Amino acid sequence: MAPNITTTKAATVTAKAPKRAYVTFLAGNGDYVKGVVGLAKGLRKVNSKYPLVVALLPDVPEEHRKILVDQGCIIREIEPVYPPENQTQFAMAYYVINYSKLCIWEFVEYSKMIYLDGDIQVFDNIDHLFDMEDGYFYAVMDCFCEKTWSHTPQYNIGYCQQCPDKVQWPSQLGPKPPLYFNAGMFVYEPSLSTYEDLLTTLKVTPPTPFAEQDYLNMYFRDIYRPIPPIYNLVMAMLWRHPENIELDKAKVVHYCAAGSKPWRYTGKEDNMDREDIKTLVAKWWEIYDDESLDYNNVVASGQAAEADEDKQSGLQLLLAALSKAGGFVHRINAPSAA
Ligand SMILES: O=c1ccn([C@@H]2O[C@H](COP(=O)(O)OP(=O)(O)O)[C@@H](O)[C@H]2O)c(=O)[nH]1
Ligand SMILES: OC[C@H]1O[C@H](O[C@@H]2[C@@H](O)[C@H](O)[C@@H](O)[C@H](O)[C@@H]2O)[C@H](O)[C@@H](O)[C@H]1O
Ligand SMILES: [Mn+2]
Repeated sequence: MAPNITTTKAATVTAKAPKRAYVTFLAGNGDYVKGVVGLAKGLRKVNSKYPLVVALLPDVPEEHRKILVDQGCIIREIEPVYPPENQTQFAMAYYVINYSKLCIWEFVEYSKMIYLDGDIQVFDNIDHLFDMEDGYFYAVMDCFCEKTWSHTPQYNIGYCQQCPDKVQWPSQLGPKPPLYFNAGMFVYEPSLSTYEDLLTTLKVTPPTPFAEQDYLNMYFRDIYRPIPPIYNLVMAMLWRHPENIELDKAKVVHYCAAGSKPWRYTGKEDNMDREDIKTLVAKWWEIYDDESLDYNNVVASGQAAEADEDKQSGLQLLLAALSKAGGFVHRINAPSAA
């Protein structure tokens, strides 16, 4: 008896390229949506290959969601995440909503993402950061010199990781604080197990003044790898540690200092009347106001170019066909009568 051989069509499994995207966070019905629109247009201007996902809370109004979709953003509604009840004074009262940022670890349809605050602008292409070695958490080191840090020992003794030799860390305060990153920009790998563990661990972690930024620093402390400040120019560095930065090389600018949000800029707060700040704010508005960067215009011009290309290739085909038939080519080529 012939063996019962069944042949199955070999399934051609094409390994899917790992999906990558930028992601930002939007809450409330206020003006941060302008920041996200600016970010979407800035990423388009630097020809980033990857889309911008917007993780937004339920309180973001339909009108703002439409604006973002019209700018080519992928919107993903997330549920708010709150820290355990506590009397903590956050450095800024609204920081409590920033714990919801933790939901971006749930976006496992992407293998790697770059998180950018809505008050960030990207002025040079940073797609290459996606190619950094997997398994680490990449972000730029923060600065402890602003008044927002006045609750900390490092601020009170004048210690900052940006200039660790200026004021020695006193041994009586215990070990020097580990390197600490600004959570306005980071490169990470979404993971359901990490997402669940982040939320479980949060339940037993008392909140602290810098909310989810402190929490992320504690959680990823062992795999945190600092990247150069050109990838997240924390505004205060301009006047706190100018020796550590080269403004004209900054690829990413973070408008985090009080009074520096471009869409609310008045120039009245401390340090806001600086020429470099005025220039950075103007650069942000240049992109925000540039209609050629609007998604619909970019698509339309792309379609027009494609149509033009089709027309050109159609014309070439026609000319080739006619040249075979002979006789008409010169008339086609002859300049049309004025
Ligand atoms: O009312 C708000 C406050 C904050 N955010 C988002 O949360 C991020 C972190 O807040 P923020 O940038 O104001 O903190 P900072 O970097 O200035 O400390 C913002 O960039 C936004 O993406 C928001 O969407 N709406
Ligand atoms: O919720 C806490 C926030 O903490 C951070 O902002 C701070 C921090 O950078 C301080 O070092 C500065 O002094 C301050 O101005 C700035 O606002 C992040 O930028 C933001 O995304 C978010 O995590
Ligand atoms: Mn920010």
